Amino acid sequence: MRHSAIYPFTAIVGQEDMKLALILNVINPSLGGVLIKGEKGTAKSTAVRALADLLPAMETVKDCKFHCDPQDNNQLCGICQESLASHKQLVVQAAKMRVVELPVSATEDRVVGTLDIEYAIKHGEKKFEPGILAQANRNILYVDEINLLDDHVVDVLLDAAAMGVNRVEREGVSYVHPARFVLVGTMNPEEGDIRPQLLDRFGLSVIVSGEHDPDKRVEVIKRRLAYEANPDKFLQLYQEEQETLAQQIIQARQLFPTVSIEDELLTLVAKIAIALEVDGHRADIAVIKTALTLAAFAGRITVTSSDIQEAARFALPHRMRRRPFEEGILDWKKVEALFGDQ
Ligand SMILES: Nc1ncnc2c1ncn2[C@@H]1O[C@H](COP(=O)(O)OP(=O)(O)OP(=O)(O)O)[C@@H](O)[C@H]1O
Repeated sequence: MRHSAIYPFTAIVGQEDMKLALILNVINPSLGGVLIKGEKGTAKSTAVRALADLLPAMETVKDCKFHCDPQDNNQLCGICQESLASHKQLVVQAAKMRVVELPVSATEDRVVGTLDIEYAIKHGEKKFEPGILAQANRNILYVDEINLLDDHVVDVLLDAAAMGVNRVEREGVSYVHPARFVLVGTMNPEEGDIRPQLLDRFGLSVIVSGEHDPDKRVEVIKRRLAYEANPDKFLQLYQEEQETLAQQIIQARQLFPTVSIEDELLTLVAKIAIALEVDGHRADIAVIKTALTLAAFAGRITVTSSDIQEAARFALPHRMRRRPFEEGILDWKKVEALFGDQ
């Protein structure tokens, strides 16, 4: 495993929900990402950046700007489609899934990329300069302070997240490329709210807060000081734990397609969604997908009712029907009563 000077994921003290939500999205990138909300200085950005070291290897089409998946002909960019049509096969290279950062100050052009209209008129062919969404395809797209993102950029993200493609249109010329990514957002709610449409796109949400246990706070200080004093030595201390977790993630990814769930548990999820008055059906689906992923991470091929309970904590709170400007509050008593009926 290659190490860069990034604080190791496994050295983060506590914050188990945040760590688990991130891991689940690596195991199953179709979960819909995670929104991490919490006060300043609670290891939110440290955890997301640290995820990079745990990300699995993948195959991409060689030299493709969008790292197209050679095994998925339906998701190829235009260039890879042409190349496949003329050569009958694509040249493959090994790559690693990455964390791509979208700075909150990024312009719309920087995010979607730019189309050179003059070039297109002069030469009759499109010239596209890829943006952040191109880098993000098949990777993790991380937006720190996502609640402060410009409205135009939010619109672009919503479109890409819904369609799985980035479409750039300038003066009648258009360019489309695949843009499927795991969206990870962090925010401090004290600095403003997030748009409801964007909130709804997140598969999972977690709330983090600072440690209240003095011993754990001391451990946070000690680890940070040790890391800053000698990053290489610190990384070495955690290397084995990092490798074990990375391996566990790979195994869970392999196991995931074989995990099944009984109809009884589907009914339980439907009842929870009705009892909690969630909006629409996205919530039910998100709970089930999360429960399937939790089972895979635990090395099981069947979902249990405790997977459902744990999944509900991640997938429901941000989907509760609420009045404008009101936080969704999950009424656990209603959920527990339904588990009691099981
Ligand atoms: N639970 C923790 N374990 C290890 N280090 C921690 C923990 N919580 C905070 N830290 C340390 O505190 C510092 C602040 O963390 P970080 O920058 O990730 O905060 P944040 O939640 O992203 O907040 P902000 O939005 O202010 O950046 C970092 O040096 C980080 O290593």
